[in-house]
Amino acid sequence: MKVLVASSIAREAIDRMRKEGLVVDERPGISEEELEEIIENYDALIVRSSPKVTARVIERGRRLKIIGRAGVGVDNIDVNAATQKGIIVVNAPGGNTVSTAELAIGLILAAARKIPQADRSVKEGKWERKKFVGVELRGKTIGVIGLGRIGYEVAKRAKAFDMNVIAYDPYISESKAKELGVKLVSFDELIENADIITVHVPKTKETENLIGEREFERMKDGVIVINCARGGIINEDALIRAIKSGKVYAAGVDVYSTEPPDPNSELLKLENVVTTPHIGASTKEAQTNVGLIIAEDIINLFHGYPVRNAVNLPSLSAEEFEYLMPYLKLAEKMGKIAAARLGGNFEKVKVTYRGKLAERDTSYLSRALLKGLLEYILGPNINLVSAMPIAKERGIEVEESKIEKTDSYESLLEVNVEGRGRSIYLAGTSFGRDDYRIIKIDKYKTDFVPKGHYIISLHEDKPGVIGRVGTLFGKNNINIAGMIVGRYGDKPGGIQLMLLLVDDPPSEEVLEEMQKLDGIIDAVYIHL
Ligand SMILES: NC(=O)C1=CN([C@@H]2O[C@H](COP(=O)(O)OP(=O)(O)OC[C@H]3O[C@@H](n4cnc5c(N)ncnc54)[C@H](O)[C@@H]3O)[C@@H](O)[C@H]2O)C=CC1
Ligand SMILES: O=C(O)C(=O)COP(=O)(O)O
Repeated sequence: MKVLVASSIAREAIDRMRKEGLVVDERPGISEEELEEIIENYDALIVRSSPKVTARVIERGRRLKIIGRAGVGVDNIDVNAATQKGIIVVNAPGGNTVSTAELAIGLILAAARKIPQADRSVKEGKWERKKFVGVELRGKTIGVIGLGRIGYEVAKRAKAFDMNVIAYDPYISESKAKELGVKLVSFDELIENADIITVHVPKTKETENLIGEREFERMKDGVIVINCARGGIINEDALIRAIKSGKVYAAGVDVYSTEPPDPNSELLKLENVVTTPHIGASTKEAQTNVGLIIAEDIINLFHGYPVRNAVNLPSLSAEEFEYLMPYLKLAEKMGKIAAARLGGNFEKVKVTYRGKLAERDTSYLSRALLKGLLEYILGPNINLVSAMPIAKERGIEVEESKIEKTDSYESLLEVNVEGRGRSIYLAGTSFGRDDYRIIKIDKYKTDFVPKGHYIISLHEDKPGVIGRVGTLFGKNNINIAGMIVGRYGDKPGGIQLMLLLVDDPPSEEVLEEMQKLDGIIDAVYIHL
């Protein structure tokens, strides 16, 4: 797997990937044009807030499987274009939270006490004590817009400064705010009542120009405004006007509509604007964190494991990831078995999650199942991102249900796949990370770990059939490592299911010979 690192990321992250056997090329500072030129050679791309990963880059990335954002905001990546192509986009939530919150607090203090301006003045040999009279934070109301990871940490620190904290975030629970003693208010209430306003929302269509002319007009006189989130969330022209009119006492700005900003921009010339060059995440700690988080997910994908922090897939907590991991493998393998047994004909997929599994986010498992099914007909380029849209495109009906009650297992995954008048039922469970088992195929009890070369066949329950199979494989020098024969009920006769675990895959000729043996009804080979 070849990884292109197109921004400067922590050395530890590069070393970690190389140690796992990944080929890592470092090209920090690469232009968008150069990126378009060379992306076709890579399976993975890592960026920070630049360069832009456009639809064109994605289109040209013929081998691209994953884009890693060593940070949080993914507004420089065309996530929709990536999803359409089945490319996973991962980021590093949490890795730079504290660093960015600390910078926001730093900018608040710098703006309130004019620290950078005072520094400049002293260094110029002046002693202007009257000029640098500021305002205290104690007792002031701070309005946090976006009480997510960074907003929460800013709120916590603001409390330590004896500030009254109000917040606006329509997607956060009342209890999360309460645990900090933060009052959730409406957007207008926040705008009208805060002495300091700080934004910590992602840049989306909804948040672009969230604070413009109208909002500045309604703010308290002498308000301090901080933007450590993204340029354009606070409209820059409106901010310049509000500063010039005296409405805004001071502003702290780390991010800009275009980066780097035009050196002639009026914003940079205003005395009471404290500026930094998008350094919210620029600490040793944050960079190590985000670099390693991204490296881990690239490595996960390399080893065929699901990723932790996909932006275009549901996110999972570490605990949930651990619990679901064996079921992900199980679901994918069940898909493979079903597709092989049905000869690639499937139109309807029914999944039932029973027991503890029913309480989990199972959307990953349904995707894994579809991945296994679709791979049989479309080859290995299906992944957890593309599986669902491709299934929809092909008119495959997917039905999911959850039943919390189970009889004998903590969790049970049941799958029913139908196509061209045939169907197959599979049930499986897990007893640990690598101990996942298929316990039933159709009406037959099985209990096996689906790993290795398997031949799954149906045969007549009569003497000699199994012996003939053994002779055939022996004659062809294929060692049978394990065998499960499932009888339905306890009476002899009828049709039996046979699972053969072999050390080497059988050739087509051997498989055909097996299919023709007296008593054998059908036989398919599957590498699981
Ligand atoms: N200056 C810098 O170097 C850095 C900037 N950032 C920026 O900060 C943003 C926030 O980062 P995190 O706190 O880690 O993300 P997060 O996802 O934990 O928090 C974002 C919060 O915004 C809320 N939100 C979304 N839309 C909203 C709306 N229309 N109105 C109000 N609230 C809304 C969400 O509910 C969520 O609670 C990132 O998206 C990124 O753009 C992040 C890290 C470093
Ligand atoms: O993580 C984020 O969203 C950031 O804005 C940090 O950007 P950077 O990785 O420092 O270019």
